[in-house]
Amino acid sequence: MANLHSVLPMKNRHSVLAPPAPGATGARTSAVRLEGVSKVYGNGRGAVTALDNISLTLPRSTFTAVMGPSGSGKSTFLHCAAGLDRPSSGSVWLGNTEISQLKPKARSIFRRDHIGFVFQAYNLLGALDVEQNVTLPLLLAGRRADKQYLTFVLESVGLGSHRKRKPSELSGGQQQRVAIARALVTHPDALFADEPTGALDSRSAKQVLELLRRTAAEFDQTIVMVTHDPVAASYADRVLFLADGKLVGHIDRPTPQQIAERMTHLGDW
Ligand SMILES: Nc1ncnc2c1ncn2[C@@H]1O[C@H](COP(=O)(O)OP(=O)(O)OP(=O)(O)O)[C@@H](O)[C@H]1O
Repeated sequence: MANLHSVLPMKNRHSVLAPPAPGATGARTSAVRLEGVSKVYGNGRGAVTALDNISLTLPRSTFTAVMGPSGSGKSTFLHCAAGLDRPSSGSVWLGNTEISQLKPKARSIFRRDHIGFVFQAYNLLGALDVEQNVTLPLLLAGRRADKQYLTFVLESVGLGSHRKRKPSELSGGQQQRVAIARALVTHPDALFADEPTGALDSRSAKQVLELLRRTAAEFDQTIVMVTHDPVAASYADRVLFLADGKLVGHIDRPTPQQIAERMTHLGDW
């Protein structure tokens, strides 16, 4: 991959390169922080505690996978951490911004400008070509695409020669790489992925996961991925385990076998 800093648009360079401000307490190194986050759906006797007092810090430029049995709170965690939903209590920080305090409109603008999403469904627009799909978030934010950076992103995801193709002319793995390029083009503070390889064959899944891993290190990108798949999770720097809405442990640099073993102890998955 080419040197990121040489092609990053000027306005983004300081966010990657600037040293911490004097007196800063880890603000530049923690991308995502949850403090005592709980989420309760419904009330009274029908209330469900989907997240139960979660506190954690995800450092910048790291790739974290979140696993847990069905119903353990993974999707709820992703939605709260990414500002798609508000916790019932506790706070969620992205860099220096407490996103859990923002009103829905401000939260939606913040998400647009600072957070990237990749889902199992690629959500590409069929009438637009690869380049137009990738630059759509910039267009919606009223920003212009930096040609050099766009080329860098497209080449990094292996689609430099497919810029004018429509999604229907691409494989599933290529379409997911367009979705990743679209998420990266705004150089978000964090990228959240929900089962990004769920619809892919194992070869395409491997390419996408290797891309995510490279992206964390070389794009200075913080990535959080929810998955059911121990092989997918093994690409992450750290795997977090949820059970009954609680954070019950983690493994650093895990093997798929270690992950599967831990999951087996946590219940049905
Ligand atoms: N909108 C909702 N209203 C009520 N309960 C909900 C709602 N969304 C989720 N839940 C409940 O919250 C708990 C956590 O759900 P969540 O979808 O976060 O789990 P998950 O780990 O992502 O599950 P899965 O692996 O099956 O997708 C579950 O008990 C679920 O039934």
